[in-house]
This record gives sequence, C-alpha cells and structure tokens, in this order.
Amino acid sequence: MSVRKGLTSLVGVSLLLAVLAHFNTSLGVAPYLLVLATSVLFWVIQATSWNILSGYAGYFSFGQAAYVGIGAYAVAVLTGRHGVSYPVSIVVGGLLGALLALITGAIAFRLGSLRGEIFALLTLAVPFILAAFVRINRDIDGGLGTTLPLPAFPDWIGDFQHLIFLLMLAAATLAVGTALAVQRSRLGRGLSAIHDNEDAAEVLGVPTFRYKMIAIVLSGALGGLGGALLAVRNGAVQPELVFTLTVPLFVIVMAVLGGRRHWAGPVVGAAFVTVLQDELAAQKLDQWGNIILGGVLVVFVVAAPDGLFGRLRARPWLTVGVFVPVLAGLVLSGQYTELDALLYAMVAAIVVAVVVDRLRPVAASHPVPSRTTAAGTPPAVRTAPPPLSAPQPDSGRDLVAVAGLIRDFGGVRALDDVSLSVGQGEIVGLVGPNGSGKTTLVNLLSGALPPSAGTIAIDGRATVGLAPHKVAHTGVARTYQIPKPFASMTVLDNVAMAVMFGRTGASLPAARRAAADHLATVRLEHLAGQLPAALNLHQRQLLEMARAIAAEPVVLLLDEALAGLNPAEIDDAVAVIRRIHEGGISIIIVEHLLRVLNQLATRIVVLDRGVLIADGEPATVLNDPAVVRAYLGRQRA
Ligand SMILES: Nc1ncnc2c1ncn2[C@@H]1O[C@H](COP(=O)(O)OP(=O)(O)OP(=O)(O)O)[C@@H](O)[C@H]1O
Repeated sequence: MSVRKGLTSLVGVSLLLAVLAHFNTSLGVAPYLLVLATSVLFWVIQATSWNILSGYAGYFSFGQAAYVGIGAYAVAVLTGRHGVSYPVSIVVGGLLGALLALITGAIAFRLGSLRGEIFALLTLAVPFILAAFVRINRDIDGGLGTTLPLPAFPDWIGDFQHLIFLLMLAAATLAVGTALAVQRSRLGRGLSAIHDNEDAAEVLGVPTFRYKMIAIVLSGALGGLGGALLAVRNGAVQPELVFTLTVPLFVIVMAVLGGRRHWAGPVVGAAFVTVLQDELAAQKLDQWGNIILGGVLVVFVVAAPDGLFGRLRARPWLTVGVFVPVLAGLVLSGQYTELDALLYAMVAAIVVAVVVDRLRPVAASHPVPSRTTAAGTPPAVRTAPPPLSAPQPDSGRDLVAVAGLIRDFGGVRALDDVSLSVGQGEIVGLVGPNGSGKTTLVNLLSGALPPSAGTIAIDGRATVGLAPHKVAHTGVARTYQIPKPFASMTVLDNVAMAVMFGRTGASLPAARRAAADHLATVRLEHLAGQLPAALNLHQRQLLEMARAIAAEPVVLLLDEALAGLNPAEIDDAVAVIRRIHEGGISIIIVEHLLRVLNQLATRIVVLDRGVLIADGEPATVLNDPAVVRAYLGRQRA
C-alpha cells in the first residue's frame, strides 16, 4: 500500500471512530468506554512516538517521560498560571518536546556518538533532571502542582469527555500517520539500516546523524503533544505524575509487545496493554493485578518476540474471524461487560494467531527480483553479465591520492607518513604483517576514521573532514573483514539500500531492479529473497561485494574479503573480483594470501609498522629484501 493510501485509510478510520464516539450514547456504548478509548489513544501517541526513534532505529530511550512532562507543564504553566489559550499552549507543548529532543539528540549523537546502554542512561537522566528542576523552582507550578481551567468548546462536541477524546484522536492520527509515512519513506529505510548496522549504513551513504536527529525530534514533538493533552485531560499537573518512569516502561512494553519494525505494532501493543490493565484494575486484584499483567506480557513477548502485530497480520482473516464472533457472542450473552468482552476477544485472537503461527509458520514472503527463480533455488543458467575487457591501468588519472597520512591511536602510530596513489583500472594489493596499519588505511580512505595528519583525495575531491556517507558519495565503497549485513532485510534489499543511498540515488523499486543486476554480478541472484542469516560466510562476503558495487564507486576497498574461505570459495571470490574490476571499478585489496595477489594485483603496496616500505609490480615487490624481511620472513617462520 502506498503512503497516500495508508494515510487516507488512517484518516478514514479516525473519522469513523469520531462519529461512533459522537453517537456513543445513542449506540448504547457505555460512557466509561469513551474514557478508556481516550487512555488508549494517549498511549498510542506515546508508544508510536517512542517507536519512531527507538523501534525503527534501535536507539532504546527511557526519555519519554521528559517529553510528556515538558508538554504537560507547558500547558499547566501557560494556560493554568498565565491564561494563555489552550490551542497555543498545546502547540507550545509539542514544540518544547521537539526542542528538548533536539538538545538530547545533539548531545547524544554529535558530541558523544552515544549508543546502546549509554544512550539509554542519558535519556533516563533527562526526566529526572527536569522533575528536580520543577521541584526546586517552585515558581514554575506554585510548588504544589497546578490545576487547569475547563476548556471552552463548541456545543456540537457534547461534553468535556467527547472533547478530550477528539483531541487525543486527532493527535494519535497525527502520530500514527507520521510513523506510517516515516516507515515507508527513504528516512524509514535509512533508520532500519541504522538499526541493523549503523557503521555499514553510514559508509553506504546513509546520513545517519541527520536521520537520527529527524527521528528524535519527531519523537519529542509527538510525545510533547501527547503530554500537553494529558494535562488538559487530567486538569492538574504534578512532577511525580508526569515525569514518572511509568511512562517509558509502559511505552517500551507496548511497542515491544506489539512490534517495533512496523507502525501498527505500537498501536496494537498500546490497545492491548491499556485494556488489560483497565480490566485488572476493575477486578480490584490489588498487587495480583500487576503480577497477572506482568505474567501475560512475558508469555506473549516470549511467544512472539518480534511483536504481536506480525502474527496478526500474517493471518488477517483468522484474526478478524476469531475477534468479531467472540466479541459479539460475549456481548450478546449479556453476562459480560463490554470491557470484559473486548479483552477476551483480543486475547482469543492473539492466542489463536500465535498458536497457529507456531504450529504452521507462514513462509517469509520476501520480494524476489524478476530475473531470479524462486528464493533459494539456483537458476539453471547463470545470468551474470558478460565480462567486459579488463580495463587497462591508466597512470594518468589518480582515483585515490593520499599524501603524508598519519594516524595515531593514543601512543600507537598506526600509519606513519603514508603517501600513495591508485590510478584508474588498477588492482592494488595492500599487504603487511598483523598490526601494520592496513585496516586503519581502509578506515581512513572510507572516512570511518579521520587522519591525525595528511590529505586524502578520491577522484580529485578532498575527503578529510567529510562524514563517511559524504566520502561514499565521492566514489569510494568498502567491504568489512567480518561482514556487516542488514540482518532484517533480504539479500536483495541489502543491495538495494546501497543503490538508494549511493551516488546516484534511486527510489526503492528502481533500487531493487538495479540490485538484482548487482546480485547477478556476484552470482547471488538465487538468494535474493533470503535473509542474511541463511547465507554462509562466502555468500556473506559476496553480499558485501554486491552491496559495495551497488553504490557505484570508482574505487572499491576489499578488507580481507577472502579470510576464512576454502580454496574453492577463494577461486570463486577471485573470479567475482575480476568481474567487478572488468566492470570498470578500481580495487584496493587487503589480503594475506600472496597466491591470490599474484593472480589479481597489478601492483602491490607493503606496510610495516605503519610505514609504506614498498610499492610496485608484484614480482619486484615480493622479491624486495626489505619486504621479505618484514613480512614474508615472518610468515614463513
Ligand atoms: N580503534 C583503534 N584503537 C586503538 N588502536 C588501534 C585501533 N585500530 C587499530 N589500532 C592499532 O593500530 C595498529 C594497526 O592496526 P590495523 O588493524 O590497522 O592493522 P592491520 O594491518 O589491519 O592488522 P591485521 O592484519 O591484523 O588486520 C595496531 O597496533 C592496532 O592495535
């Protein structure tokens, strides 16, 4: 479904809900269900807001309470204490959430490049600091929290409960619509790549910093907006009620339970957890209620670790076919409240979907390009493009020009005054003993690390100081010694990502078509629909190469792409490297196997303890006494 169709359907559903809510009394719907629905919508906003950064990009945040709190306090202070109109203070609440997220993101992503648990801890600190700030500065809320006046609203809305329902519904529609649009956009694909492997995403051309900043700001704005509406709903604000840890804990549970990689996951999770919690509260089970809540969540998370939504979506008719009859049956029996019936119908649909999925898993339906046969089946006739005549080295044009390169790590000088150039059509073998600086040089050339001194130019453009994704756009691509595929994407989409974010850029459908050709070049087309986990090491290395050439580089850096392969696989990989070279790409290959370099390289460069000690024809270099002493001697020993 296109983004436009998705948004249209979403708005349609929201309008239907608005109409149903408006006529709830005439339809015989109990008023408390409107209150419950308003709660569900609040949590939909929060879980969806959290998911845009934390679910899509994998940056787990505990900072949701900060957005809720700042949004709520904006309304409490502006409207409650200074008489500013509600519409203005609600908008300010959203903007302050965005501003707070911007500051948090700038600190976490720019200054520290914080990831994982350190990022989570940073975000955990923010609501604590804000809550303490409010308590210390008693002028903000008068010291005891602030109450809010009842908002004025047109008569046709009905009562306050209908007003707040409509406001929450509008904000939830905005939040879910944003999450839907992000997920299906270029931004969403980039966030997904960041989730799977941020370093690989950046060197393929994804502007990771910018994308994370956009995601966190959207998250903050929506969280702040929801917090502002919470203040309107509650009519009062206190630090311990809005800056509470309950908010992030609930949104995490909701998003994880529902599923983090799809916009609908947090919606499903928020609806289920809120209804379950309300039912348990209604049963007055006291602490047992929490134990049951926790137990049910554990069971479902273990049964469907990638989220309930995926299971429900795999069999939509089964889900609806269980939910609707159970709900109708229980309501019509007259023995259950609507809340009981709703909860039991939800549980029944989920249990059936999960159990059926465990008994008969649906085969993963990954897109397969038109030129391949079914996923996993090697084509009878291989369709690799015919080899071109090998490009001849052209010493007149430097694709890589490195001068005076130095890189220090603390006290270790990994590269010491290295100067090197690579011309068009060359395959340069980069050799040297362990720790001689080969990978460091690859990291510097690809922009993954900045040099301590010296200059680098790729295809005539200076790259020192550029972000790695900009370096990629100058025409350099790399592979990793240990492959770094995007685990959640098919083999085809791994390669399509490189086309989308590469030098020329493309839409996803066009990128998938181009990716199929690149897979054919490395002869992986029969695995296009598989996930990387299904590939062996050799195939993963080939996938790395396909992804690298999909970025349309002028120079390809292969970092020990043959490590760990058996002799037959090495021969196969050598043939692929030749084919890539014949396609017009110059290559720098880091390799310990001299027999391979003898076959492939037009030139060999030797590093020893960070110093370039030889550079020339393979036969000459490999017989150079200094090289034999530094490298070959040690290898033979
Ligand atoms: N990120 C880092 N932090 C600290 N020291 C580093 C870092 N990366 C490399 N080094 C050091 O720089 C030197 C060169 O390492 P590098 O990995 O570039 O060598 P290499 O030739 O690729 O080795 P190998 O063949 O074992 O992969 C080593 O002394 C290494 O310990």
